[in-house]
Amino acid sequence: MADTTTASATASLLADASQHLTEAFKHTQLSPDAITSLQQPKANLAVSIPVRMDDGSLQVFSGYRVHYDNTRGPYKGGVRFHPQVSLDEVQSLAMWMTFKCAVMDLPFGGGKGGITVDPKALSKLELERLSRGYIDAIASFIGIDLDIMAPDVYTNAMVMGWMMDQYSQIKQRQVLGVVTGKPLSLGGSVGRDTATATGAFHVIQTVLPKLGRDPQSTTVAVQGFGNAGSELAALLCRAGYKVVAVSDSKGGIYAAQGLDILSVREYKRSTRKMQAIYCDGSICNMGQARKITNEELLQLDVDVLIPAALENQITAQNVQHIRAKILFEVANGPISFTASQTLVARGVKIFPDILVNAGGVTVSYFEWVQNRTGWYWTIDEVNERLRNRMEKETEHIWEIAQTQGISHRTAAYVHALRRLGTAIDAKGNQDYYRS
Ligand SMILES: NC(=O)C1=CN([C@@H]2O[C@H](COP(=O)(O)OP(=O)(O)OC[C@H]3O[C@@H](n4cnc5c(N)ncnc54)[C@H](OP(=O)(O)O)[C@@H]3O)[C@@H](O)[C@H]2O)C=CC1
Ligand SMILES: O=C(O)CCC(=O)C(=O)O
Repeated sequence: MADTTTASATASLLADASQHLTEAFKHTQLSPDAITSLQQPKANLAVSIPVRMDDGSLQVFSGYRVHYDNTRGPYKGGVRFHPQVSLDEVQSLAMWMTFKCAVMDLPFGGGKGGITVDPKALSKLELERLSRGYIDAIASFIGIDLDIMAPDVYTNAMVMGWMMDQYSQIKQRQVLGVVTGKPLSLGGSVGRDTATATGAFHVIQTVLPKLGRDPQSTTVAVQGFGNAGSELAALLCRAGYKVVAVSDSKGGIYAAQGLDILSVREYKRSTRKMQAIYCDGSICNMGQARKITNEELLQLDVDVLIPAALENQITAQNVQHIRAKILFEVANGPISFTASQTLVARGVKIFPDILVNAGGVTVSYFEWVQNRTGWYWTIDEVNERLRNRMEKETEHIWEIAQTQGISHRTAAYVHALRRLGTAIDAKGNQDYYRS
């Protein structure tokens, strides 16, 4: 199988991602028509967003919103601000959302959005105008029962608040449930900010004992030190794991005896300038541990490797250098299809994105439910429900992998496809058999 990906290019991400689906399909009873229809999005919206910059000039940004599949409920998925956002990338992310929501048994389909922009180069006011302009452009494509947005890379609760407010202005009424991951003061849910990491932590805590590992004797490297990566590194550190390496976009740090993640987080936070929404500085300048590159981090001889940044970090180009025996995909799509097959053939255990990072969308679902009912939950209620769901679906996937003798990724897709297949059948397959 040709690996069409590289560490930097994402030109054929959807084609690459679809190969996991084709692989899983061999282990299900789903009709070939259903699988064919699940291999591309239902609709793609590409928009131009004109933004008045602080210096008076006009810049036009490209934005996307993809509706992948809504068999099980409204489209659901985050919005990414990044210079490399492309339609292909957003389609892949929307595909993963479809299977992630099915893995977690959430009443949602999959969608995703993005804007091609270097958000760190914009002022806060420019970012607000861009966020509001994006909603103006896609307003007819989203809605509380149609397509619900959330944070992803380089977007956060503040951006979600602007987006919800803009949509509400267009509709001339408060529509809290069109966006999740909002500030608490604007209908956000407690626990959403830490949900992706907390969900991943529950997956890790469920499977590592089955693999004979305990925290104290387990070394971990985490790539990406944002919402997902930094919070997970802190949770792991607190639970007694030895987190020996972490990184951000500019590089990382390594300490064989383990890093004090709370001080790394403090350092990272201290690099946020007044009025800025991003931390400007890199943890690699912290000075208390050996500086390493992102490529070196991926190749460390650790027990557990956690890519928690962007897609296509492990590909045919570097897979032969990967030494970790257990990988948890907190990022979406960090390992290409071929690299994934190579690692599995070598006996490496990979726990896939559509399970591991599903805590975020699970608490987004809780937020949506709270917005719709107007009944807000406590942090204990949110955390307990999140833990129950993460443990339950992890056990299901473990069981499928064991009984069918397939990888955990294929098992996760099989699990999701069974739920999607049941919904497709219940609808009478009209979408899939119409000629
Ligand atoms: N937020 C969420 O709820 C969810 C996120 N995810 C996935 O988790 C991953 C991370 O998202 P999230 O933590 O929210 O994003 P954030 O924007 O909060 O953080 C991104 C982090 O990744 C780092 N980074 C960016 N580019 C690179 C690179 N090339 N190499 C190494 N590190 C890099 C950033 O560095 P710097 O600090 O220098 O900018 C930053 O530390 C993404 O794949 C996302 O889709 C999945 C499910 C839910
Ligand atoms: O919270 C959500 O709705 C989706 C988060 C997201 O974009 C993801 O899980 O990749």
